[in-house]
Amino acid sequence: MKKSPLPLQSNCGPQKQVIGKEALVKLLRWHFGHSNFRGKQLDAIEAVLSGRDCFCLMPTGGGKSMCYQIPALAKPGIVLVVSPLIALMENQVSTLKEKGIPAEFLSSTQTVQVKNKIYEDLESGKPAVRLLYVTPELIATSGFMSKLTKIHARGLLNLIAIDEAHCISTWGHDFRPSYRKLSSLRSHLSNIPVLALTATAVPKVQKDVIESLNLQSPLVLKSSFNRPNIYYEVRYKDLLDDPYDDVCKLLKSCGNVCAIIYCLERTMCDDLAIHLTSSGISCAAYHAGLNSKMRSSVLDDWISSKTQVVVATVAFGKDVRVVCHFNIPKSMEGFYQESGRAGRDQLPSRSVLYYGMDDRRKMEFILRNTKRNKDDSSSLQDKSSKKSLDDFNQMVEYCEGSGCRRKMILESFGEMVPASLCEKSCDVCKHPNLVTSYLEQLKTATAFRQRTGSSRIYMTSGSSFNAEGQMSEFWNRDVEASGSEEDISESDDALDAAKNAASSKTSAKLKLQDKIDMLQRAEENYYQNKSRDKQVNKHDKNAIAETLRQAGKQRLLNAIKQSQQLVSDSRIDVDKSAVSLENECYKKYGKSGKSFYLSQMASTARWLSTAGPTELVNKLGSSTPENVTFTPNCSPALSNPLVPVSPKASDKKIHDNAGSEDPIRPSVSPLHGSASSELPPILSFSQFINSGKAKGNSASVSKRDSPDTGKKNLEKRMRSQ
Ligand SMILES: Nc1ncnc2c1ncn2[C@@H]1O[C@H](COP(=O)(O)OP(=O)(O)OP(=O)(O)O)[C@@H](O)[C@H]1O
Ligand SMILES: [Mg+2]
Repeated sequence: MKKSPLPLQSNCGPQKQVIGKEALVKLLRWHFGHSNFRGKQLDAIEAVLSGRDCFCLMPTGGGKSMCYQIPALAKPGIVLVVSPLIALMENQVSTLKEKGIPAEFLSSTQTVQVKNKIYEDLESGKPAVRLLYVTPELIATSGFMSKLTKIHARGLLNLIAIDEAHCISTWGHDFRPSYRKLSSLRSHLSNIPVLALTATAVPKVQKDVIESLNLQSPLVLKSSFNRPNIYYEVRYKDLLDDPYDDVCKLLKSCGNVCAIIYCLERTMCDDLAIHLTSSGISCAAYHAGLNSKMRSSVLDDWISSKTQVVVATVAFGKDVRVVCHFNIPKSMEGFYQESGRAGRDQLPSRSVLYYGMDDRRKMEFILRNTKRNKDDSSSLQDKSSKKSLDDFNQMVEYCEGSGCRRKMILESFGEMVPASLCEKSCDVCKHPNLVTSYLEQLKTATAFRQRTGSSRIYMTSGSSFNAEGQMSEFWNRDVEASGSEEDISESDDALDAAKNAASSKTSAKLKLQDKIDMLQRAEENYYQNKSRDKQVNKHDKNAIAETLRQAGKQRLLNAIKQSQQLVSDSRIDVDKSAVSLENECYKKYGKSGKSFYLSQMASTARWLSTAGPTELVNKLGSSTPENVTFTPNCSPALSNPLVPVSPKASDKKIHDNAGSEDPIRPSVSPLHGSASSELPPILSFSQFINSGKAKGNSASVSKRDSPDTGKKNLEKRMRSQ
């Protein structure tokens, strides 16, 4: 039912008004169907309606949005909401529209026509819109600021709400430099109350936010951070036969519920999504490496419950029952925020964190090398790195400690509570003996690994860096989208961290060389261990199951369909192309093991999502003449003459074997000119480093660093597997 707003007062603007509690409750019931305000909601609403600035600290799912949505309905005019994520804005706006509340958002994802319509309404003198959601990046533009100033001059701006305000603070876990520029709002739009909202309870964040936004004697409201409806649990990857399989079982055991799985990196997201799909779970990956169309389609499918599970590196807005962290988060704040996506409707929900020693070491490595700000002095860098490590240690304690998980979370936010508060709603309180036994086993396993020196932490990494300070994913270095505007609103923390680590000016050149050497050694060890393991272990865990291949085909099919929509070219036979592309991946890397195969699949899917129409038709078009070649520009990696291409000799061997074994290989491939239309090449770490060096100094490519050497290394590896 479309409900009209219930304007209680006809005047608007910064005038102070007294709107009674009863009238506000009436608005809450009428528009949202909630019987009463929760926690500190009413205090916040009354404060801003009276013209006072307010800093509101409420847990995730506490109902912060209501603190600016009710004021938007209480008087005519506009409430401006600054929000960091396009997906969250879209989600909130569509929910409000469903309730008949006029709300809009402005972002790079909209068409010019849609944007113009919103601007027309804003300039009409009597705007219909009540809530306008924008990104901090838009506020920073002079064009938008002058529009806002006009609206303000007409007395139509009632309130500025800064959602997820911790993004302003360098102490907040989601720091976004553009949020800093919001201080200009105060100077340009005087007398408009500002409401800052966050679920981050670090005292430094609060101080930083209040100072940065120049809040004037704000009312500071704080609520308890306890989320009684969330059951907290840690699972130990090192004690599980197959963590992927365990996630599948967990999701299946929870029934057909919505879930988010957070991963550290995009490659991990893609790989896990393939595994889950192959196990029959409807699932999609969501990360900043996908183009905006693909992301909206994932979001749409999820909102309409076509997809049950989303595997993401970034925040994803929707109420869910289960939140898994497949890699340990870097801080308790981040973990609390993300796990808090579960049960925002107050119904029983679960948070499951998969803790692995490799992940721990990898994150420690990243944090030790993270650069906070390129202008910071080295002592600041050291402090920042120490702070990150301290924050991370809290997470490690959460996983390795034998105390109540809930108590640990709350105490990390300075809330002292008795363990009895948990009421057996964490694994430690519910199964204390079991958790103790797991922790003992974990200690034994860790000690064993330390003794035998087995570690593959660098190889499980999806990220690496080169001598120039460029950063990319391990296997897919050239297929990442460059910083488009949509990406501004999303960050891939781990990748950023590693990027920062790589570009740190403070780390001496020698130090960087040491790290690169260390990583190369780690890589060599990995391959040596791998071939040794293979000899010892007859049953090759790395073998690619048919179900995995089917899931891969399905994934490529979806990716081609999406791209085909853009191209709308009937010459592309979607089914044949998917089979053929998968076949090509399998032929190249099927014998090299799962990781290679999955990386190639991920790389191919990404190429599909970023390729232009001509490239797609050249590669996939079934009516394309045989002699049309796949231009090197199709895959940026191919266009780089310094990047070694896949070794032909070993390829041939694999191709021949795979070809004869593969019954589903189509007799006529839609991939024309296959000799020239190769898939994005997979680079080994050394090759990647070498190509970076070569790029920076093509004149002095050393013998050791030459692409030829990399090629030989890859061949050697292929043979050893
Ligand atoms: N007074 C209320 N009574 C009942 N439910 C409420 C009330 N206020 C808000 N809610 C519901 O609580 C849920 C969470 O609200 P909201 O999204 O505003 O939380 P939040 O504090 O902004 O969380 P986050 O930190 O995740 O953004 C929503 O489903 C909302 O409808
Ligand atoms: Mg919110």
